[in-house]
Amino acid sequence: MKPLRVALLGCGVVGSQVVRLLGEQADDLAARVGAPLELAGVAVRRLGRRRDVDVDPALLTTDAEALVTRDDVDIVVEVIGGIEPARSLMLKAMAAGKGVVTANKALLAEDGATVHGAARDNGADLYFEASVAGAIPLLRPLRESLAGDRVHRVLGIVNGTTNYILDKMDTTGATFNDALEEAQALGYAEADPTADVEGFDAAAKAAILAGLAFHTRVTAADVHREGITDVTATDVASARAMGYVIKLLAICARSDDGRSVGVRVHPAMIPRTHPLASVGEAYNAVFVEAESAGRLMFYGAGAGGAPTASAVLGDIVAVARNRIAGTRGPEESVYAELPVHPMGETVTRYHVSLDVADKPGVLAKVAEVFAKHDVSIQTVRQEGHGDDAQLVLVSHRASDAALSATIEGLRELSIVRAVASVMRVEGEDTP
Ligand SMILES: NC(=O)C1=CN([C@@H]2O[C@H](COP(=O)(O)OP(=O)(O)OC[C@H]3O[C@@H](n4cnc5c(N)ncnc54)[C@H](OP(=O)(O)O)[C@@H]3O)[C@@H](O)[C@H]2O)C=CC1
Ligand SMILES: N[C@@H](CC=O)C(=O)O
Repeated sequence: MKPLRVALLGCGVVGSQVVRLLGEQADDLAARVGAPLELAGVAVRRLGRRRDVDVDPALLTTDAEALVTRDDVDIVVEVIGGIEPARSLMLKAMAAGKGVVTANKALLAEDGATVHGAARDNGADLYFEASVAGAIPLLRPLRESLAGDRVHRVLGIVNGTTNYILDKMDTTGATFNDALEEAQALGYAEADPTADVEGFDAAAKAAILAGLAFHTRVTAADVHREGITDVTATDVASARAMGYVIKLLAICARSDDGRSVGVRVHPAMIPRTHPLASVGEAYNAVFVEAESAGRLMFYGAGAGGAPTASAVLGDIVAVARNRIAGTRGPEESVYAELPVHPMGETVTRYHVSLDVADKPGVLAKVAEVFAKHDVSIQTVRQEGHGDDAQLVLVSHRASDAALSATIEGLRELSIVRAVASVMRVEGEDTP
C-alpha cells in the first residue's frame, strides 16, 4: 500500500516525541492504519538547534508554507503553537486537501470559527485531541461517545503546569518560582509560561471543552479567567490546615434553565477528600456530568512531550484511516447559540480571611455586611488573638456579584485591618 506522508510543523517538546513515535512504532502504525506512515518533512524555526530526537537533516526545513502544500503530503501536524503562522499554515494545508492534526488550544479558542470553517469548506479532517488535557482521551468522548447525551457540566484540572506548582507548594513547601522552573524543565509549560500561571491556557481549554460539551461557540475571551500568581504559600498552608487543597479549576456549566452557559477558570479550595484533591504533579482530571451517562471522570498525564505526542499519534492514525477509507471524521457540531453569562451571575461560595481588631462587636459588624448583600454565612471562627486576630468565614452559595460586593463592603469597615485572602470553595456539594 502507498505510504501516507506526514508533514510535521514544529519539532520542540511535542514535535520531537511525534518524530520518535513515528519512527519507533512504524511497523505497528502501518499495521493499524493499513499503510506505512512516513515523515515528508519537518518545519522548524532554527535548523541548527539541538533536538531531543535524531531527525534526518534532509527532512528539516524553515519553509513551512512550501511544506504544507507539497503534493506528496497527506497529513499536516501543527505543533508550533500560537496564532500565527500556525493558523495560516493550517488554512493553507486544508485548502490543499490535507488532513490536519493540531495541539494548538490557543488558536482553537481564539479563532476556532475560522479553522473549523476551513475544515468544513474544504471537506478536510481537523483533529485536535492533544489540545486539551494532554494524553487523556477527552475530546473524542465529548465529540463522539457523548454525542447522544446532554452534558450539563464539565469540571476539572486542565493545566499541568499550575497543578504541578500548586502540588509542589502544598506537598514539599516549594516556592512558586522553583516549582515553575521545574515544570518548565520538564516540558510542561507553554513557550511563555504566563499563559499557564495566569490561566490563559486553562481558559483556552475551557472554551474548547464548553464548545464541544454544549454544541455552542465559546471563545477564550468569553471565559472568566483568574490565574494562580496571587496564591501565596500562606494560602496553601492555611488551606491545608483546614482540610482543603488549592487547585486551578476549569468549570463549564449550563445554567439551571439551560439557556446560557458559564465558563470560568480560577483557583479554588476543594476538600482533601474530593477526588480532584489527589491529582498531583502535572496530571489532569476532568469530570463530565451528562443527563443519561451520569458522572464520568477522565484522568491522566495532562502535559509533557510523550503524553501529548500519544494524543497526536492517535489523531494521525484517525486521519490516515479516514483517507484510506475515503471518509472524514466528525465535523464541528455547533447548533446551539448559548450566550455565556457573566461571572457575576455564577453561583459560588467564598472562603474569606480577615485581619480584624480583636474586640467585641467585630463579628456583628462583619455579619451585617454579609446580610446587607443577602449572603448567608456557613461557618465562622476566630484564629489568633490581639494583633494577630483573624476571622475566617465560609459563605453559603450566592451569586458571585453578591459575594464580591460583600468583599468590597468588608474592605470599608474600620475594624477590618485587611482582607487577607479570598478564595472560592468548590466540591463540597458536588464532585
Ligand atoms: N508541551 C506540552 O506539554 C503541550 C503542548 N501543547 C501544545 O503543543 C504545541 C507545541 O508545544 P511545544 O512542543 O511545547 O512547543 P515548543 O516551543 O517546544 O516547540 C515549538 C516548535 O515550533 C517551531 N517553530 C516555532 N515557530 C515556527 C515557525 N514560524 N515555523 C516553523 N516552526 C516553528 C520551533 O522551532 P525551533 O525548534 O527551531 O525553535 C519548535 O520546534 C503548542 O500549541 C502547545 O500549546 C499541547 C499539549 C501539551
Ligand atoms: N502548558 C500546558 C501544556 C499542555 O497543554 C499545561 O501545563 O497543561
